[in-house]
Amino acid sequence: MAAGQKGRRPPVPLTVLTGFLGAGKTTLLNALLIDPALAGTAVIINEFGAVGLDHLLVGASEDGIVELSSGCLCCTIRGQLATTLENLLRALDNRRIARLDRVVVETTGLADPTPVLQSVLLHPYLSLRYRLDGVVTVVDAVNGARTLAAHWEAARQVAVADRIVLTKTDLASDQGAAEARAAIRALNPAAPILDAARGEAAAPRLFDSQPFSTEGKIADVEAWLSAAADDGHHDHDDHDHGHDHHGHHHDHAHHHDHHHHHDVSRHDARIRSFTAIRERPIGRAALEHFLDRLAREHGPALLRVKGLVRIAGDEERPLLVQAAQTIFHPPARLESWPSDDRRSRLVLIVHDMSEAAEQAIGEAFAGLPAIDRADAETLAANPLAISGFSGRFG
Ligand SMILES: Nc1nc2c(ncn2[C@@H]2O[C@H](COP(=O)(O)OP(=O)(O)OP(=O)(O)O)[C@@H](O)[C@H]2O)c(=O)[nH]1
Repeated sequence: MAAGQKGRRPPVPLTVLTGFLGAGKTTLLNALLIDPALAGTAVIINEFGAVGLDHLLVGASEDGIVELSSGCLCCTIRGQLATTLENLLRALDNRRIARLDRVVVETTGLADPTPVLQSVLLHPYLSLRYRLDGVVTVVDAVNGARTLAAHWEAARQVAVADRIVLTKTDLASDQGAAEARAAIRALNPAAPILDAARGEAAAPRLFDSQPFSTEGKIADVEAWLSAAADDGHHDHDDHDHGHDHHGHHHDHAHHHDHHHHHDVSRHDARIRSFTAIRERPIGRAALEHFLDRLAREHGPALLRVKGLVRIAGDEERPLLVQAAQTIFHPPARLESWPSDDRRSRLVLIVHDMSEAAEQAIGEAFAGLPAIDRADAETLAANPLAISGFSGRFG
């Protein structure tokens, strides 16, 4: 490529898509990517959790999607984000990809968005070739008010937003939705709030906003960005931050006791992720019982449950199980397995759950009866099995 040609390319708009666990980021992204106006969009996904599922579930063509899965975007893999963004530019400049009209970076639900923004804004090269188009933050109308009060990451995501997408208004009470809006407004006085269920969150209203700035945002945003900038300067060793970036110290909570536990980086050590895996298929009613019991016994501790389950009698079409805090969404049947791995697996992100409880959940899931019948003995032997049927799948 001729010298100077790179410089003539206009900067690529980059949007950061954030929002707390289970708020509806992937759902929104899937809906947006159908829009032909977004052809030429590259999506970078960062996933938190033991088994990567998100990249399997985003419906776009595979080569447009880059997954960063080895840690949280806001801490341990900041460098990876910069490298990925550089690689995309290189691919464009070398014509390995025909176009790069836009980049969307989807953060994990637990990401502090400020370091992500700074890794682009302060980068000498990336800041020239990308234009930070804005932050789109998804807030779930059912859990929103409580989430924003309880989780500082969620509050920051809203405070820095240029656009806010309110999801699940179809499930929320009027009061719940009003409380979510009030909680959003307290953190972000100006960003438009778009109601996804009413079709307001379409591409033209989300993208090509004014370039990202702190104008009109609460004063804290500026302070967080400068703190994130300072962090960036000594961010070479991913596992040695040791700094305090939001008021209390987070050490890197490594859990060596269970191999399936995952480091949640510098986030609240009370938040942990683990995966329950099962080799054999599961009876649908047994799964039903399991989820019922899970919701009833551990409801408040479950920040996020996501999984693919192989159902006895219909093993080619996995069931996608989803829960976000208090909401257990109706499971969706996928037409085929998204990868060769056909084991049932549930990723759980939990808050303040004892290890004994985590263990019991994992064992119960692994041991659920494979055949759908009233097998009293198996159910009795299963610590999480219950009688009664909720009709959730109805
Ligand atoms: N009823 C309803 N369900 C929704 C809406 N938006 C998302 N959901 C459901 O909420 C669940 C979680 O949505 P996702 O899009 O996976 O959420 P996410 O923010 O990407 O979740 P993370 O895995 O934590 O990143 C899914 O079962 C969606 O179908 C909505 O507006 N209404």
